[in-house]
Amino acid sequence: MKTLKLDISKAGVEITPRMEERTREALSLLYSKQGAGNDFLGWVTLPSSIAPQELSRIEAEAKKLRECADVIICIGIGGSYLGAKAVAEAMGDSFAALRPRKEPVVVFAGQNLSEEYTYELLDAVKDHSIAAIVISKSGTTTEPAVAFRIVKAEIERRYGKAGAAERIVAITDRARGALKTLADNEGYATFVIPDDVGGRFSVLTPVGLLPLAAAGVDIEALVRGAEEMERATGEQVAFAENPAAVYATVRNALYEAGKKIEILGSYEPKLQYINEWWKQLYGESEGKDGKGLFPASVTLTADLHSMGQYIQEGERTMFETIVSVTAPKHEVRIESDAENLDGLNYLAGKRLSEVNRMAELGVQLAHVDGGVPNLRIEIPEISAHALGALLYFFEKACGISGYLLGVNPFNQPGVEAYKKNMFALLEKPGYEAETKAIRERLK
Ligand SMILES: O=P(O)(O)OC[C@H]1O[C@](O)(CO)[C@@H](O)[C@@H]1O
Repeated sequence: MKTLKLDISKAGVEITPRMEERTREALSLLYSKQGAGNDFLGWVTLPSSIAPQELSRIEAEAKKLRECADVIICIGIGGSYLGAKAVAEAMGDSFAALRPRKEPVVVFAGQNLSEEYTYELLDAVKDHSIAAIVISKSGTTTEPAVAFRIVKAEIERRYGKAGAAERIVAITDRARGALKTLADNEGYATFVIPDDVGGRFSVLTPVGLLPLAAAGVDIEALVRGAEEMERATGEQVAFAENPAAVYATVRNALYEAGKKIEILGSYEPKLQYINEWWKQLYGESEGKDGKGLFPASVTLTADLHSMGQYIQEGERTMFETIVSVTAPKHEVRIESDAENLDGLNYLAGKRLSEVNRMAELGVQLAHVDGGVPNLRIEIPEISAHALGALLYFFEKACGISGYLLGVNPFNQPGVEAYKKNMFALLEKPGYEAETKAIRERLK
């Protein structure tokens, strides 16, 4: 079975030779490195270029962390968090909290500035041994830096400076940034985020791979899946056979036809954080110069009972992309009931996945009838291999799509605006004039 299939039969888009040609040009730019943001294209060949020694080193470091800690606190935000969180959630047990814990757990921090969250984290790990992975490409992002200062202090209190150096791993730039300086000074093990891989494209670097290995995910299978997709979306692959090229073409055609929102959805709640990872990938890559599809998401069928009404009958400015999983790993059947008071005996004997599938098909047709074009991405199962392919598929399509849109998909200048205001409000040294100006505005 193919690792991933794309179905555009309900998208209502006729792909013309001209569209195909433009997409081929956009795809070529990713390989020729002649397009905007060309110093951030390392991710294109990342899966096939990961050295086996690098994977072994990541696995060895993960093993060390797993041996010394019950809880591994993974600190990062945006692209330094979402990839690992997405795969860990997808591969984890939804009800792990109810089961006796046999394995170390990975928890996340530094993705917010919430005092409640941080207090609860510190309180929850009080009676557990802990270790930390701190991730920041720039090494200067406020949220993870603050969280790391707090977690580092806690680790040092418990294990001393030398013990902390055994329990903290930093993943950052090879040479620049406060985190690099700090890690060198403290003697932490470090992994490098390559210069030519931006945060949101970094899931297949140590940024995603170390936390996932620490969480017990088979990272070799993840990388193999991505590598397969790298081949399946290569420059030489025929357009119709390249799902990333087709997806990028269709979503851009829909955008040009007036659709402004793309909703990514899935009928598997375990994939919810894949949506969040995808939102950053596409939002930061395409939302600029006054352009870009707004990436939104739903988890189904839950959100049919909240957003379903709007999707069916609200503004006709959206289309949907559904990530569909062919086969669940486990079986649950609906039983027959002698009294049938709930009237559900017509479902007796069926697997829940059959009901879920009928919901999916029914919703697809209803939404298409309601003016919401539908794309379907089918993966065979929720496995490390299939997720690796899915992640790379979305990355490749994003690079192509950004070039089709005419933006630089590899920068994010807009993210700086809030930081300037926050630093001014917090009276960061060097921001004195901004502090004065913002205070005036808040009077
Ligand atoms: O890894 P860093 O440098 O801490 O950045 C985290 C995230 O912040 C951003 O730079 C946006 O501020 C994202 O692009 C990035 O993924």
